[in-house]
Formats: sequence, structure tokens, C-alpha cells
Amino acid sequence: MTIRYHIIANLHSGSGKGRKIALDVHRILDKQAIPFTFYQTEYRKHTITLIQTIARQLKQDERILIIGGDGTLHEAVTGLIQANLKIPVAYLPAGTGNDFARSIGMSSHYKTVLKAILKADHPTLIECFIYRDEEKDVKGIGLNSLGMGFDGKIIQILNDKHTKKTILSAVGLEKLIYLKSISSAFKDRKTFDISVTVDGETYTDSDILIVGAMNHPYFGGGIKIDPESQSNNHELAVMMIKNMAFPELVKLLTKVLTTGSHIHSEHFRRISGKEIAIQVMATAPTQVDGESLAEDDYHFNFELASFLLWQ
Ligand SMILES: Nc1ncnc2c1ncn2[C@@H]1O[C@H](COP(=O)(O)OP(=O)(O)OP(=O)(O)O)[C@@H](O)[C@H]1O
Repeated sequence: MTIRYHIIANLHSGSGKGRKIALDVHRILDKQAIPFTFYQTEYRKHTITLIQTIARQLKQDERILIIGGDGTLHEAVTGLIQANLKIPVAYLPAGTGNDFARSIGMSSHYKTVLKAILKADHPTLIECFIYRDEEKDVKGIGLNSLGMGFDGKIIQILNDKHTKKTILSAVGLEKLIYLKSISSAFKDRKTFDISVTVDGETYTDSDILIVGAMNHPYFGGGIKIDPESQSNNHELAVMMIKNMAFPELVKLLTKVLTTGSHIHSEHFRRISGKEIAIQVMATAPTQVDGESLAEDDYHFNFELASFLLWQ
């Protein structure tokens, strides 16, 4: 059976990587006489409505392929879960960070990934999470992580400095993009008290720099911030990092980037489980999958969810 592909591509992802990959996919499919329809995302969140429209009309011999970064895949999965559409998607990573693709061991060569997609005969179940603050009426999905505090601040700074991100990404220094923002985020840091509940047990702490729910180890384009997390292991982890002086932060970051021994630091704490709630007692910059949420004093409940991936 010949399959027709509905390709949703964010041509701006990965500072032009999305455009290059999309053009090449176009060429490869043409060459193999594989039919496809091409849709280009035109604004933020466009992928959510696009995928819902396509998925609702999808025929038996048709599949959806997403080309973009973590943000684009995040929107695609949001669209499907929001509309309760249990339709598998294929995904070609073309972003700056590509932490989701890294977490599930996808090849970094898009031609290899495309080959596997074209041969795939059954989809794989991939775990993600749903976060919800009932009182503030805020709800969404996460593929990688949701973090409040310092990491939320880093993402805010990066989104304000889009040009820098573009330049560093173009020369392949994705990790540096995040690391360069750390000192400015640190200067403006705010710390807060937290209450965390994991599988019925509550922990409180104060002077917290970062608290977040992790679905796998990576943040910021391959920074292995929570090496003990694993994708698809039927649980999430809460990661907490306490406030510290700048020299200690540098030491901790060196460990993050080298041995991973930061997990033994007195500043680092991790608790894993299935049912998680995180409450921050002051407003904090917040990020989900590398995109900012409005700064607020959230009380989030997390639950595991899943989607289907052709790979
Ligand atoms: N035409 C567009 N103009 C502006 N923004 C867009 C457009 N299409 C998509 N977007 C937005 O771009 C954001 C970033 O895209 P994406 O995450 O795919 O790329 P990236 O940031 O380069 O990759 P990564 O998240 O892996 O680092 C998404 O949140 C999406 O809403």
C-alpha cells in the first residue's frame, strides 16, 4: 500500500535547519514517487490547529509527518491529546535543542530517521505528561520537562535574544546558547519555597533555585541535567536545586557537563514517582519543553500520558 504523507513543517526551526530538511524530504519523496501534501506553520501554535484538521480527515492510507524542533512536536502532541485523537505521528527533528529526539535515541541524521519512518509498520507508544493547575485554569502537555525558577529564566532570556540563539546554533554550539544565558539568569535569580508531593508523600523546602518535573535526562540541547531519568519508564522525576553562590554553581555545572556527579551534591535532590504535585510559593519564571509559560505561583499536578510515534 502506498502511503500519502501530510507533512507539517516549521521552516524556522533550528535556525533554518527545518527549511533545509523539509526541502530535502520533498526531493527524496518525489524521487521515490511517495505522495505527500505539504503544510508550512505560519505562526506560534499553528501546528495545534493544523494537526487537528488533518487528523480528523485522515484516511487509512495516510500518515502525518512533523518536521521541526521540540516546540513543534510539543504543539503537534498537544493538538492530538487536546482533541482526544489517538493518531500516530512521524517526527523528523530539525530544531536547535532536539532534546526529545535525543531522549528516545533517535539518530541525529535525518535521512536515517526518514528511512525508518518510511519502513515503519507499527507505531511505538511514547510517554509524555499532562500538567494542570486547576485554580489558574492552566493545562498542557510536556515531552521533556516543566521547570520553574532558574531554568524558566534561562528560557525567557533566550527567547528575548533570538538572534544570538540563531548565530550560535548556526555554528553548532547549541549547548553554549544555554550556558551563555546562565550568568545573566543567575544575576536576576529569585528563590522560593516549595511543596512537592510524590506518590502521596509530601516534602517541603525553601530557598529553591529550580524545581521541575523531568520525563528524561535532557535540558537545553543535550545538557544531561537529570541523568537518572529515563524516557518511557512509567514515571516522572521531580528535580530540585537549592540556591548557591556563583562559584558553587560553576562547580555544579562542570559536574553536569562532565561526570554527572552533581547528583551527589547537597544542592541537588531528586524524587521519582507516578503521581506528582509541585507547588511554588512565589511567582517563578516557568518553561515547558523550552517554551515560556506566564510567570506565576503555580500549583501543578502531573500525570503520565502517551502518544503514538512512527519510527
Ligand atoms: N512561522 C512561524 N513563525 C514564528 N514562529 C513559529 C512559526 N512556526 C512555528 N513557530 C513557533 O516556533 C517555536 C519554536 O519552534 P521549534 O521548537 O520547532 O524550533 P527550535 O526552537 O529551533 O527547536 P528546539 O525547541 O528543539 O530547540 C514553536 O513554539 C512554534 O510555535
